[in-house]
Amino acid sequence: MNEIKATLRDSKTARWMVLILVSFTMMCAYYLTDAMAPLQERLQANLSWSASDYGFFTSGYGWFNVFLLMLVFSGMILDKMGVRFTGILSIGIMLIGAAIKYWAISGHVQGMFELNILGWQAISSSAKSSVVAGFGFAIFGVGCEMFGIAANKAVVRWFRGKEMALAIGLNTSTGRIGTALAMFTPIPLVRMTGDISAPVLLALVLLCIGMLVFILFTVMDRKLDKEDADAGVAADEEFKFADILEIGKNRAFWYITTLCVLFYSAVFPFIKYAVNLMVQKFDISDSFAGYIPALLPFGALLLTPVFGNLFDKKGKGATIMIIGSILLVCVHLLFSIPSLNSFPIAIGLVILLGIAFSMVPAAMWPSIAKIIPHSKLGTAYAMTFWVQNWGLMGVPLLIGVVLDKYCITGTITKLVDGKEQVITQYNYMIPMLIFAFFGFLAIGFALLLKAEDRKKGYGLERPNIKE
Ligand SMILES: N[C@@H](Cc1c[nH]cn1)C(=O)NCC(=O)O
Repeated sequence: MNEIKATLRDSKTARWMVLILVSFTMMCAYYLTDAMAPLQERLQANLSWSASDYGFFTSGYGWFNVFLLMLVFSGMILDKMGVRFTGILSIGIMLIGAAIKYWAISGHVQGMFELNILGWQAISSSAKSSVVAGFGFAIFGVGCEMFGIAANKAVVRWFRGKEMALAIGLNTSTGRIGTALAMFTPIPLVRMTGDISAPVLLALVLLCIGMLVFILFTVMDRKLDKEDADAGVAADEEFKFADILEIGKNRAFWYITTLCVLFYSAVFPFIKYAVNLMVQKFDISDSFAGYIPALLPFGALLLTPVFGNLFDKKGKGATIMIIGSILLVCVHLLFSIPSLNSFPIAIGLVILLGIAFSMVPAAMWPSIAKIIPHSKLGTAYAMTFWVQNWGLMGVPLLIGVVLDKYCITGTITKLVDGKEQVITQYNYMIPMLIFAFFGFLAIGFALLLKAEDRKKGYGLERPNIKE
């Protein structure tokens, strides 16, 4: 009988060390993603952005991923070059994008931008700084998504057959710490420095530290490669175009991917407007407003590993996704009711949304690893992220335009950071109904996934841990 040699992967300490290193960088990336979300009102007042400009800038995250198919290329690079190369490359790209974004909002870009084609105004007049910041965010988005798929693949590589869903859940949770920090640190930072771009600068410094931490991971991962080679473990197959076709033929994959774009379209774009919603609908003071949406990623950060662990030990992956989607619809419908505008309701709904935001990701990402072979996982995650990016790009823009067109209720003048500013007021009912509609469709796809799993026997309802 062949003796199976233990590798670094079999050491609990090494596995969890790897998770800490990868997750720290993830946290820095997520902080950068949302660091400008609490500044919506200030961006509108200080840089003359409209809600549409803010939506346009926010949608920038997905431009290159979607239209230049950068996510598909990222998946190919990942499956061809491996997690170490792809991880470092992605952090470099994030740094370049974030530096452009910082430059755009730190007063270097002034004036308005219009794109006229043969006398037809193709882009309505927008603040130039929002266009340049959007361009930087588009580059950042390429790196951030590339890092996301590389991190997922790295975690699966180290935790396959062990605590896989728990580890993916913890990795996502650490990302949520970044999102939570991004909800409540930017406003105090702007107040302290008097500079609206200070949070982006801090995020840039954090990401440089993230780069150093990731380099430590590459040292451990290289060692594992060597051990695997010595132990005769076959290296992953290289990327082939046929992989895309093969993954594309898997109906369960499309159900998960469609569920993903619908669910995340009702969460991440919500986060971008949540601080403003708290100020304007729930009348929460600007300095405190960020703490409420921060409960969402904070709750998710605690509960994602709980649901990941539940999935590992008890299964029920598809059922967890159905319940999470139902919860999402209930929350957004309740948010849409104008008379429900008290402080405890805001807190309660955000906590419930945090629970939904733990359930679906905790079951969704490991489920992809259960239906797609490991060698094609990078490409599969990239394809899912690509579809998801249509939502991350389109929905914030849609919400910004809807706010400007249908939801303005007036303006008020108030003191912001010691200056009198004219602040546009919005009624958030229609945006919340739009989010609820996405959630409603997500329930349908979660149900289809459960039926497909029953038919094909992928084991989504069965535990992941092999005893
Ligand atoms: N594709 C990412 C999107 C994202 C948001 N913030 C940073 N990246 C994603 O879905 N990641 C997994 C997750 O559940 O956050």
